[in-house]
Amino acid sequence: MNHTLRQYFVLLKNAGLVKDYELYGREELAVKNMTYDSKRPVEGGIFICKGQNFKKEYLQDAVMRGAVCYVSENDYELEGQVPYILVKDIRKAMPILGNFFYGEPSKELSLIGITGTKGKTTTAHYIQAIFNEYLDDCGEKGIGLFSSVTTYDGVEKTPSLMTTPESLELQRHFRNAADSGLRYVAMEVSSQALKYHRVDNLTYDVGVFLNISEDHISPCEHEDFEDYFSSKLSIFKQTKTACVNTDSANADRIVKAARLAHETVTFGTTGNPDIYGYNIQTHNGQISFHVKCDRFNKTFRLAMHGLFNIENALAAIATAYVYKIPVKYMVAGLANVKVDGRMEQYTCEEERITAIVDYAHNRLSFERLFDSVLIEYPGYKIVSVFGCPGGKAYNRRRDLGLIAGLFSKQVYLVADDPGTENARAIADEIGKYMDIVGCPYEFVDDRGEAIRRAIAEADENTVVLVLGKGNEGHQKYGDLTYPYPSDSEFVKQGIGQRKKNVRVQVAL
Ligand SMILES: CC(=O)N[C@H]1[C@@H](OP(=O)(O)OP(=O)(O)OC[C@H]2O[C@@H](n3ccc(=O)[nH]c3=O)[C@H](O)[C@@H]2O)O[C@H](CO)[C@@H](O)[C@@H]1O[C@H](C)C(=O)N[C@@H](C)C(=O)N[C@H](CCC(=O)O)C(=O)O
Ligand SMILES: Nc1ncnc2c1ncn2[C@@H]1O[C@H](COP(=O)(O)OP(=O)(O)OP(=O)(O)O)[C@@H](O)[C@H]1O
Repeated sequence: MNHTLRQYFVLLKNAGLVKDYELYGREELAVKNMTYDSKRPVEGGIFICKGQNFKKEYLQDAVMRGAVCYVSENDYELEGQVPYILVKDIRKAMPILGNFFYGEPSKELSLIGITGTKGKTTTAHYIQAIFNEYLDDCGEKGIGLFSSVTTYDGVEKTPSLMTTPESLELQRHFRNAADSGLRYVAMEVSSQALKYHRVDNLTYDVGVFLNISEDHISPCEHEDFEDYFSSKLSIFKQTKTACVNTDSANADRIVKAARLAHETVTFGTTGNPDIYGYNIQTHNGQISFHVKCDRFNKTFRLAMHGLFNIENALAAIATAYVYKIPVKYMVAGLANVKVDGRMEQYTCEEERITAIVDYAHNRLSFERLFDSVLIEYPGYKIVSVFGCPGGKAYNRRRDLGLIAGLFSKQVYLVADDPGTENARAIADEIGKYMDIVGCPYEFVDDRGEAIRRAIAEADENTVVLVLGKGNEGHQKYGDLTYPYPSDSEFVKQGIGQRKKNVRVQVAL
């Protein structure tokens, strides 16, 4: 059923958001569309004006193509009588409008929200794997998944553009999910999503807090660590059961904030958490560990490398525990699931060279990754390929330079979405920190060439770490994003070539 303009107006008024309006007597007009993008269908609909780069011409275009009203913080003083509602905060208005337009779809779903500095995507996929094992056995449709890699809502399965979609997109996906018979959705909740009201008014049956470490501090993200941390903690205001990692830095503060939720389930490998992971082992390249709680004491194996993934697995187990999913489905799900671009491993056994494609690109993930590689590949040298993005998270240049420089025998610095900055200048800045720890490095303009060279020039017993972009198939230069082969493709070529050379040598 289409709601009327009056109903949308009353909704915003009751939320205390309206500062001015003029509906020109069209209160009873039925609203058939809603969008903030003039390139999308807008006929008979409300057009939402928002964003730093918004231009009046987008609104004019939308009106020309049939928008019946606009909601905005600014009066654009259009010619003719175009109804408008002016609001105090457009970002707060958007989730209210979207939720109403799509018929409050999240009420028909059980939502699992995952936040933290690192591990959100992996945990979301782990939860999906466990739920799907279980739901499949129950003859039910699987779980929806909104991760940075994939968005699956029961109707669409698409590569994701953002960690957490804009509120209108979210509501559309929830509607698809509910209408297609999904009952559960696991979704990543970024600090920006919380800060910029993308997830306002949603209730998470489970809210997972993985970890916290400094990141995303820049003029276009968070002003300081406190802003970043507090934004993440605010997930508990909209959570029924909090799942909290007690191994995280600042765990005391996270556990205290989790009191905002109705109940808390803790997980970790130290102290006395509800979901306790212990006896961690790596044998023949496979990670295993035990989990003890009041319902079971069981051995788990992971299909993925990286000891930090145990943290993500415990988060997924804690979530499944809340939903009372039998442990056999947890074991089966985690034993099979891999996540694109995370700890992808390619090996030339003959020369004991392993290349790993991984999405590590901030301090926490670099620390945990190098730590894990030293344990999982004892006696191996490390060669690294990475860069830092332009225009944001500037501290990464120092942090990644120092960490990679300390543990690597050689580093190839490359472009990683330099945007409006110069990739070589970013590399020079990273290099300053590698000088401090005495690591040789070289800037290679072409990322693919650097990856191929790192593999071709590696000695025996080397792990080549290709970091930062995982399976992303693009690079941002200037204001534009261009298609670019993924690191996995370059690594496959490099390892393939290495294997071919070995075969030729053997044949000779
Ligand atoms: C603060 C914030 O939420 N920013 C997001 C927001 O930007 P914005 O509202 O300023 O919009 P804008 O890009 O300036 O565009 C202006 C408006 O004009 C409209 N437009 C544009 C062109 C046109 O022809 N017609 C038209 O109507 C656009 O639809 C848009 O509504 O809306 C844009 C899309 O609607 C997002 O791309 C953008 O994310 C920014 C770029 C971004 O990258 N944010 C990052 C920092 C982010 O949110 N990342 C987190 C992950 C962090 C993590 O890894 O933990 C995330 O959740 O993805
Ligand atoms: N629990 C963890 N703690 C620290 N590092 C982790 C953890 N899990 C994964 N990582 C590292 O972080 C990288 C990204 O993992 P993942 O995509 O799951 O995290 P994310 O929180 O979704 O990241 P982003 O916010 O950048 O999208 C991995 O490739 C790995 O190097």
